[in-house]
Amino acid sequence: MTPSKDSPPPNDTGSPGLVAPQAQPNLWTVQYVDNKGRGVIASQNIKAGTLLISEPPLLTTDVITSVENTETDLAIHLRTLPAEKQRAFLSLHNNFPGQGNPLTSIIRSNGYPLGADAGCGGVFENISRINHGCLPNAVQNWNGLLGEEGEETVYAIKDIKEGEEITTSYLSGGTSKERRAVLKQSFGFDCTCKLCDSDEADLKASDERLSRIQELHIDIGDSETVRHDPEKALGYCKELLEILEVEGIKDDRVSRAYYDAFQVTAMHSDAARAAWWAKKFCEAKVISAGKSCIDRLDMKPFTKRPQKHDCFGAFSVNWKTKLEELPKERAGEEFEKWLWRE
Ligand SMILES: C[S@@+](CC[C@H](N)C(=O)[O-])C[C@H]1O[C@@H](n2cnc3c(N)ncnc32)[C@H](O)[C@@H]1O
Repeated sequence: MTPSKDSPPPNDTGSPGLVAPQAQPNLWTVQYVDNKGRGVIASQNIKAGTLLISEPPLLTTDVITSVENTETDLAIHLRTLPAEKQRAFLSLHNNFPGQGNPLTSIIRSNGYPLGADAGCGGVFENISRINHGCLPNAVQNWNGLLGEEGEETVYAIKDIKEGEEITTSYLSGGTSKERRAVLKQSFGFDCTCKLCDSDEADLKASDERLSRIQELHIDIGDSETVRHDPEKALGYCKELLEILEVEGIKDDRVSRAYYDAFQVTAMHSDAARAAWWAKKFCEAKVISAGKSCIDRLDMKPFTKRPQKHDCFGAFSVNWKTKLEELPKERAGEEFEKWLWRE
């Protein structure tokens, strides 16, 4: 189940044409994991930003013509696949055994949406073996630009030690109680990840941080605050990034916070800081989704010309700066003060 030894070297250039990137061989294996069935385990130390898997779906829900025909449509399409792909599909985990319609149950147990707003899902030979972690060390993303018809990528977002389980999050966040409820209701399992299994005091502290993260997302999304009190909105972004760091969150909640800071500064015509946040956004996306990630390609021009973004100057020119005002020394307390307009 590891990537083939014959795989060509990594080709994650982000160049147009977008040959699907290839993961290095022997980064991981599929093994049995306590209480979770099979899972994906690192076979060596892995650095954050490493591509772990890029693969097309085995089967997508596009083949389903109606709810009543789901099982039949899946069966018809499955028979068109090469024998080893059929075997791979049929060997995937079924979380609803004995509840009828086995192919549908496999899709329900292993399917991921093909993009954030996609109406269609897919199951994957290897990615569908990755278990959920509430504090994941990897992120998966659908990239419609890769390969023939798009591929799902998985990148390490933290340094991962040999023997450690590779996990992604099946959720967008929330407190332990909220996560437990969604995982049970939508995915049918009780989470046994490290965070959920941590002791009561640690879990309580984590829940407090996660509640605050949710509040901050709402506060930052309030356009009246961004319009009339941008200092406050920028302060929320700073607090959000600090809490994400303390909680050890490295997933797309971080790039989302960078994007928020980009918007707050751009809307008040602060080109120097907006360009900085656009750059941070792109760097975070390279780590979680590679150079050819669509969000990163879309945002890249604004690292040099934030003025071209639709939202630039939408609220005021009160913070007007030029790109050259970005301090030469880009670290330390002085820089932080400049960055947060303190
Ligand atoms: C997409 S599959 C993951 C691979 C699966 N473990 C296997 O054996 O092929 C999802 C299923 O794995 C199990 N699982 C995933 N993450 C888990 C977790 N954090 N705690 C407990 N079970 C988990 C659940 O049974 C879930 O329905």
